[in-house]
Amino acid sequence: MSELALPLARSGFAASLPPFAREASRTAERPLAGRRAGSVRFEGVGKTYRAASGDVRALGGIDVEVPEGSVFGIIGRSGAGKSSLLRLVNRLEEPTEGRVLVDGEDVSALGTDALVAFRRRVGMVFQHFNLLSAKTVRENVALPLRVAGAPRAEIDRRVAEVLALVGLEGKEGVYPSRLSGGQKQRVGIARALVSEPEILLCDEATSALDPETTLQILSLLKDINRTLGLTVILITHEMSVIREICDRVLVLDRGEVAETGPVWQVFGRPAHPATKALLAPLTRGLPDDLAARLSLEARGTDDEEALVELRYLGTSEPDLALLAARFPGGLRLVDAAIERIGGHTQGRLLLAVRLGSEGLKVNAIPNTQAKVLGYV
Ligand SMILES: Nc1ncnc2c1ncn2[C@@H]1O[C@H](COP(=O)(O)OP(=O)(O)OP(=O)(O)O)[C@@H](O)[C@H]1O
Repeated sequence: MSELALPLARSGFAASLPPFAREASRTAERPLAGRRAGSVRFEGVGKTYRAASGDVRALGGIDVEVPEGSVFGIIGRSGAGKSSLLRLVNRLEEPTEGRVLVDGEDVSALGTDALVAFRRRVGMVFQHFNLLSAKTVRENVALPLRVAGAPRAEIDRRVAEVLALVGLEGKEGVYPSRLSGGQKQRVGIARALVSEPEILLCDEATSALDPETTLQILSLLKDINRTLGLTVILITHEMSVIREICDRVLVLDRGEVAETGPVWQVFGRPAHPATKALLAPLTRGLPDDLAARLSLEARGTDDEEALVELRYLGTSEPDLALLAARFPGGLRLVDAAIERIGGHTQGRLLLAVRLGSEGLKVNAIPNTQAKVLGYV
């Protein structure tokens, strides 16, 4: 059964008003903006799948907090346990150890009706959109509210609101087969938002999209986080996705926490080999031509320059006037990769510095880690 079909089946769709309909009508009256975000806490969480071929330990010893209102990225290699962890949040999977708390409430303790109401507080967006092909955009998006027995006028109003939010006005009567991948994902996001969730789970939401559409969907998710204030938890293989929109990141390695923290910190000073490996594609090495000419010892020739690497981590931007004053013999900017992540500067400069008679004073540059890589 698909995940989308699950609440349908539980509710007895065509049957009389389900017990959680009152809750749905109540939440329907809340304005779209300014609602509360949810927090998630994993306490000693483990997950072992029992399969005929043997047990698979997917997660172990997970102690992690997702702050409310944050965009929280989960990254790791294939099989690291990302999907398993995400699916514990809305109880598509049950932990075999520990507890998952959403707003302080143990998710495993919820009874059937409470679980249905709870799932409405946690929206989910899927890699392959999971849209119903025989239903129009409007019908796909309206489905969670229809299942919940919300009044017709309420459904129409809310569907119009979320379709406007995701930029799909005018597409209400279109069937999914006539939509691009990016538009399909917008429908998926609108459907996840229509119940006004506190938390939005995104399972590889951009993996099936081209790079340009990926950026548009990431920017939409960030806007939604800012405008509606809801917590977004996303899983991805791509560090660039994390860098683009996340505040915090959890790196999973073989079912365990490799490291976690603000993105600028984890990216700026990765501590775990798994993080370093994942970051490798984004890391700029020494340009090949320079590496070929680099000598580790100074030769003492007049035109010799030292190749100096300056690393900036969460501190102020490179002060070019200060650098010029610090290296009065002359300096050239050879390569630069400076970016801002979450309001913090990080990256590195490569300078070719003319060796003066006083020698190099690379350690006297504030807010940087400086290193002489060699001489050219
Ligand atoms: N239903 C299941 N039954 C048995 N084993 C499972 C099940 N679901 C996942 N696993 C196993 O648990 C481990 C973690 O899987 P999971 O899908 O959570 O990892 P992932 O990091 O999301 O991987 P990917 O990036 O490839 O999607 C893997 O070894 C996987 O084979």
